[in-house]
Amino acid sequence: MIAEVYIDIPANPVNKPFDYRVPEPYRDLLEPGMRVTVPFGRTRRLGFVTALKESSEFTRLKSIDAIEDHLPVLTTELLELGRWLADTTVCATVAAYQAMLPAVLKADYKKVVKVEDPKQLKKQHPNLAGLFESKGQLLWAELVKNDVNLLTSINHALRKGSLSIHQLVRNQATAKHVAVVSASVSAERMKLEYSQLSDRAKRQKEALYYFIHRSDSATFHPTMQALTNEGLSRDAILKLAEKELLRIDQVEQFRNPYKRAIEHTEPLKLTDEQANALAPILQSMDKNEHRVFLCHGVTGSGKTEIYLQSIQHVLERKQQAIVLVPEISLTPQMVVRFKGRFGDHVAVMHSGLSRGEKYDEWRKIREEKVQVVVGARSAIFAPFNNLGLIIIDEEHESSYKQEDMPRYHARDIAIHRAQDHQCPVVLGSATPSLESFARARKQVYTLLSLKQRVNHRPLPSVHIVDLREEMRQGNHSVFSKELLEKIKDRLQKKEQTVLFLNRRGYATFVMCRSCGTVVECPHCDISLTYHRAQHLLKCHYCGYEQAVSDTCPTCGSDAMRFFGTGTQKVEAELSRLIPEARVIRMDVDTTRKKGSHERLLRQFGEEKADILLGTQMIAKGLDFPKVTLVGVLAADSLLHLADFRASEKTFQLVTQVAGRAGRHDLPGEVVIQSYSPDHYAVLDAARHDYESFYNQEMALRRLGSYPPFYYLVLICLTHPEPAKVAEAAERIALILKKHLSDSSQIYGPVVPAVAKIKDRYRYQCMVKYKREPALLPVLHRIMQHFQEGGKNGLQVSIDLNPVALM
Ligand SMILES: Nc1ncnc2c1ncn2[C@@H]1O[C@H](COP(=O)(O)OP(=O)(O)OP(=O)(O)O)[C@@H](O)[C@H]1O
Ligand SMILES: [Zn+2]
Ligand SMILES: [Zn+2]
Repeated sequence: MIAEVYIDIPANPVNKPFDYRVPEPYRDLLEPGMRVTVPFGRTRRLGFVTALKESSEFTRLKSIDAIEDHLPVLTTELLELGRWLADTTVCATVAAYQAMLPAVLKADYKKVVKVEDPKQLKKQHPNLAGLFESKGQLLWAELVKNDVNLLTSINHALRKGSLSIHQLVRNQATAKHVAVVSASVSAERMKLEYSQLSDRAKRQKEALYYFIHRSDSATFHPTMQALTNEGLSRDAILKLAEKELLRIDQVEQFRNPYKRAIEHTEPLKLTDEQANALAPILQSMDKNEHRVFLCHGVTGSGKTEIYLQSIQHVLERKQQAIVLVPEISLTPQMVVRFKGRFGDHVAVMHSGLSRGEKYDEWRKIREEKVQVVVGARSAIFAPFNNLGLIIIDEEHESSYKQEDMPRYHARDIAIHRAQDHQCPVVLGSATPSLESFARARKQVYTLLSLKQRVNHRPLPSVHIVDLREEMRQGNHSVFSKELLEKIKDRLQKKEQTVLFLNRRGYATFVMCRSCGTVVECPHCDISLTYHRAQHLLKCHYCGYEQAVSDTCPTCGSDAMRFFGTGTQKVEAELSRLIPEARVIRMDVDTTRKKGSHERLLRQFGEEKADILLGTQMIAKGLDFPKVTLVGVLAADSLLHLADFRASEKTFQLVTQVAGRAGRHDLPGEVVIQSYSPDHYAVLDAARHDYESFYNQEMALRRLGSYPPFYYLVLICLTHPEPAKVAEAAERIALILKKHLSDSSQIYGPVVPAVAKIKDRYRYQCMVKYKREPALLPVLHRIMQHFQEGGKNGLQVSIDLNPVALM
């Protein structure tokens, strides 16, 4: 028997399966979708078995070393999905497979250097030999850690054969086990043994007695931990196990990241709008029919309840459901809503879990111990076998697009899988992406509209404040007079305020007031950001940091000053203006520690603070009854990004933030501060008018030939030498022009807004097209021919339907 194996090197030259012989004892065990270790070149690597066959066109095949799984980690469906993904996003098949699995299932490679000929090594490289001492091998990382200059000696020794290099494959997946104790003989037998035990074996008698006097002794199997907690002796239990009166089993245990008890909730009685939206979803399930629904519902219209009740139907049909939620709104509040309704049927997957926890959640899905997964982007690959529904909440969110290989969009994967399973997809949003809404208009998707908040609570009233006017009146604070007054008013009424500051494009930078010099990263073409906590300037692209200095590197004056506003600065200003206000700040700095996100939100929910001040991460999903005021400090900070989606993002963000106010009994109010108060994205968000925004924005997209009228491909090249990257970009543009049809437009090569990142120069080419059958084949060829890899090679990335053009 022969296995086709994809080796886990995501580089293109090996983007094909290799044939391996399957040794006799493995023949009954091996299935496609399992991972194996195989000899590859002079190393051993992990690989995925994608097919089994009787013969190979190649002779002299190597054999598989070991099977790594007892159950395929990739189902037949996922194996096919991976091939499709690799084809349509132009990446290596194995990179697609890796993206589908939790990180622990990827091999952790460690290189070791082995001494092959100690005598020769000692003679030629005594310093090296000294490092090895009596050890036969050292980790590569440890060896070069001592002294990078050793590399030349190591290379020489490798060539002479006195040293050799090996890869260590270590399977990282570890399940957590607990010891469970149970009786292995009848109660009568235990009683007999008890009477025969000498009185000196007091502890053993105690333990035995404990088991004898339980009416359920046949099914009673407490953990060892629980027994010792009761005061029983561990040694005594071990002795009884030796005597085969008790038995101890190691039982696999799932880590439980949500230890808090969650209150069970019952389905709510739906509003008419909700019922009208739910019915066609259920119908489509019952007909086993694939359809895509776009559920466009204003904030607070009760979309989540529709999701919950459609999932309930999935469970009744003994099927499974995937719910995608953007990473930042995967808050404990959100998790509780799903666990509260479906309890242990739910697995949760997000980046806040440890590797072990993620692996456990994944196994619950694979072993069909749960029927629902709620998770961020990659949960779309949940290995369910009988999907009944896929839900994507906040479908407009750009985080559904993965920015590394494979550059997939979760929405595309959802639709592909739902076609396979003949089940519906529900896309939900208060501010759908233009792409999805356009498809709904064309009836490719079915539109479900919820125009009212639940119980006809009004949408909050919105005031726009012109920040230019404030400036003219001499107010240089980040708070307009109006916003400040309203915050004070809420403080008096004991109501709560949410303040939103968009960090991006609004970060703090340092500029010389006398010559205008901005301190930039020496490796990237971008200004450094001031971090107050550590009093350092940092690069947000490469992590470079340097001390803050008062003197200008260009003109030598001491007029270096901070510009812009960060959350810390706003917090400081708040405490100056309203010292009595209790403020909780939520940003990357205050939420870095595990659990801090949850803790801060809980404190705010328990009204331990008056004001919640935060970045993007507070824009979504929050639902607190006492919040009656929302302030957006600078609505247009996104508007001036060099990106065709800038207006759309602004509209979405402002609408979402405003939607946090007045969701319960108290009416809500929103203050939007802006330097461009007349911009349609700001105005339409203030008026809660999605369709007006949609129409305006679509007109502009049509004029600029942007999506959804055209599709885009962005090809980005980087190289340490500007001339090399320019030349390669030129050649790629020529290839595109030669092979693509006249209806496609090719732009570039151009230098993008950020011209250099991590000392690598960047060039871009862009293609706009409507229908282009030649596209994928050409892109695959470009990838194969130009990708050199390595630190000094050319790197090419191809992004179909990019979400950002930076
Ligand atoms: N049928 C119903 N009867 C009573 N209350 C409901 C009903 N449906 C939803 N709610 C409540 O209304 C509030 C808003 O609902 P939900 O959070 O689902 O809205 P949403 O559309 O998802 O909002 P957003 O897009 O702003 O997150 C919640 O507190 C929810 O419990
Ligand atoms: Zn200067
Ligand atoms: Zn940098």
